[in-house]
Amino acid sequence: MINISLIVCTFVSHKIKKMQLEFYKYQGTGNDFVMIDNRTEFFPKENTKLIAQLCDRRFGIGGDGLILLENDLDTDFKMVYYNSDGNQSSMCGNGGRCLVAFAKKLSVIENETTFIATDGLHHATIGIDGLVSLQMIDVDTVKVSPDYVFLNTGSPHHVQLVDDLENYNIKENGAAIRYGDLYGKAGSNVNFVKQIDDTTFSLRTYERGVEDETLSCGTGATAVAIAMNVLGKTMETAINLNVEGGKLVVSFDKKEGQFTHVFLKGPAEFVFKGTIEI
Ligand SMILES: N[C@@H](CCC[C@H](N)C(=O)O)C(=O)O
Repeated sequence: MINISLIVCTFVSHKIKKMQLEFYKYQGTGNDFVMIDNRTEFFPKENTKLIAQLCDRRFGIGGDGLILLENDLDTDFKMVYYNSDGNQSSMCGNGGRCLVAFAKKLSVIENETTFIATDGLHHATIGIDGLVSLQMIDVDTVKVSPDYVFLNTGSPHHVQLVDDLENYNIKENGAAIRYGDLYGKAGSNVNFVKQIDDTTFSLRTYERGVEDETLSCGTGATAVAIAMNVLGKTMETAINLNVEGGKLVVSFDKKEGQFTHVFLKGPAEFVFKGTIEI
C-alpha cells in the first residue's frame, strides 16, 4: 500500500526548501548591481523570475542588473550579466567596472585584470584613486543618420542630441525609440545628449531590459563619446561625460574611422553586503 502522508510530507518539505543567498551590492555612477560570487556554480542561472525579483526595488534587493562572477580557465574571471528584467544580456560597462572592484574585494585580483564577458576579453585597471578603467570593444561601424547615430559598444546604442535635456521625458521618448520600427524585436538602448563644452557632454539613458531611465550607462557613455567625435562635435579623444549619477571619462585612439583602445573610466563602489532567503 502507498503511504500517502509520506508523499505529501516529502512534497511539502521539497516545496519549502529555502537557501541563504549571499550577495554584494555595487554601484558605478548610480548604475547599481547585485553581485554574486558564483565560482562554485550554485546559482540557478536559468531562473529569470528569481533574478528579476532579486533586482526588484520593493520585493527584493534592488538593482539595474545582476552580475555573476564565475571562474574562467583562460582569464581571471568570467562576467555573466542580467538586466533587471531577469534576462541575460549584452555587455554592461558600469557593471564590468563594478565587477572588477568586486573581484578585488574577493581577492581574485589585485589592481589589474583581464576577464571574459559576452563581447570578448576586457582589460581593466584600478587606479590609486580607486577609479576603475575598463577597456571596451573596438568600434569600426558607426551609422550616422540625419537625426541620430547608432553604434554597438558591447551593447547597441541609439544616440540623439536634444535641446532641453533636463526636462526631456526620457522614459516616454526612449521607449518609443526602443520599441519603434528602427530596431525591431531586439531593440536598443537610447541616449539623449547635450553638449556642454568642447570636451564635455551630458547624457541621460533609457536602458533596454530595465525599461526605464537609469542614472548611468557605461556602454552608453562610450557610445556618446564616439558618436560626438564622429559628428565633429568634438575633436578630442578623451571626453568627459556627465551622467545623472556622476562623471565618467571615455578615451580612445582613432584611425581611419576605427576606434581602438577604448577606455571607460569612473568610480565603482561597494554599497553593502547581505544575505537573502531564496
Ligand atoms: N548599464 C549598462 C548597459 C547594460 C546592458 C543594456 N541594458 C542592454 O541590455 O543592452 C552599461 O553600463 O553599459
